[in-house]
Amino acid sequence: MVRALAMATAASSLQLASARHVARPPASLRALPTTARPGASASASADNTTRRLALFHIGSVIPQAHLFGTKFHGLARAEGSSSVEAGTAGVVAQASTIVDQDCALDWAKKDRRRMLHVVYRVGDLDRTIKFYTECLGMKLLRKRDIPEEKYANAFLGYGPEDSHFVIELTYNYGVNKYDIGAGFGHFGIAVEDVSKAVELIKAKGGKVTREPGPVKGGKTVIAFIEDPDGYKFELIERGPTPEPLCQVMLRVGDLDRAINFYEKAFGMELLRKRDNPEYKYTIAMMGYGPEDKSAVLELTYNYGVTEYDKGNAYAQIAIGTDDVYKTAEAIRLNGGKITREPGPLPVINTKITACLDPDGWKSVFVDNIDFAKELE
Ligand SMILES: C[C@@H](O)C(=O)SC[C@H](NC(=O)CC[C@H](N)C(=O)O)C(=O)NCC(=O)O
Ligand SMILES: [Zn+2]
Repeated sequence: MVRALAMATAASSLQLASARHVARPPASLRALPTTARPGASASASADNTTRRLALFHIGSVIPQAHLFGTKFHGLARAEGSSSVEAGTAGVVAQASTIVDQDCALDWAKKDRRRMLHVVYRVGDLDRTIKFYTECLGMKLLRKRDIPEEKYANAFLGYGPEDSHFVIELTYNYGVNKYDIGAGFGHFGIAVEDVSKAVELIKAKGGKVTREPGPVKGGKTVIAFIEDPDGYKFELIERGPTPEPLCQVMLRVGDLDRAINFYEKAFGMELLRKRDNPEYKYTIAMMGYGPEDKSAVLELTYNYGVTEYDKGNAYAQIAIGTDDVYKTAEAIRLNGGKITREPGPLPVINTKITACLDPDGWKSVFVDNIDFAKELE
């Protein structure tokens, strides 16, 4: 059944699953209590043995302190709007310090997380936009140019960013070619009829690298195509889904290590694990929602392969969070390497933090409220 997406012209749209009605960001996201930032100034009445705590919103300081195992003695007095001074006898830890992994997992599970977009570099924005809109049925959602930083972005997908996982293309001024490397696998797009989708792509001059048919060792009908920069897209035959852009596949050198990291440091769920001994690989689907309704991170382990060249083309997945500071602490506590301390981006001012997983794959966590403001 063909459902032309409202945002794509009927002639060019793939037979994608129907897009759901898109809800606006939950109002609660806009009303979230803000948290003080570590080092936030508080009234200076404490003696030098007392360290001020930049704590959570006063309304929840004790539960939050408990949540993060912040240990302090003596009476904590509320001062100002969002910082608290411990009593002079107080021996306090930085409020943002999560003392143990259970607390970190609590936070990762409690946080409002969603896979927002996947970011990668292309040599020609307009060339890629043309291919994604005409051959893959995506809609151009927004563009932005950041001349101060000499880069431009284009966001494309199958629905608005406040409810869909989308693609963020990055064009760095003057750079028209990148090395995709061997570690990046593919993006997955769910379509209702893979053969018809492939016919459309071929008619538009797209490159098909694997004809439609059941996946080796399985039943799901797939095909592979390549975009103008050489990024692989797996077309996956699936019934109607609210999330046609459904996978980012990355290869890892130790699957259990990767699963453990994404569960503990990211709060993701292991949705499915499948070993394929005939073809000597194992895959694990990780995510924040069911595989047929939300975007997933597909981790692939090829027997005996422990390292991959990552090239310089693929950048990262971006995930929403209610607090980049607490998220960074939780990641650090679970063995992630923070490569960008939490804080606002230049010019855009959206608060982010960035990290590497055990294989060196980068992820960025984006403040939910700042992200919603970007979309206004
Ligand atoms: C579950 C679905 O989304 C897949 O991506 S499985 C597709 C399958 N994957 C692999 O073979 C992974 C191992 C491979 N050596 C690699 O590193 O990519 C696949 O690509 N099958 C090819 C086919 O023709 O069926
Ligand atoms: Zn896949």
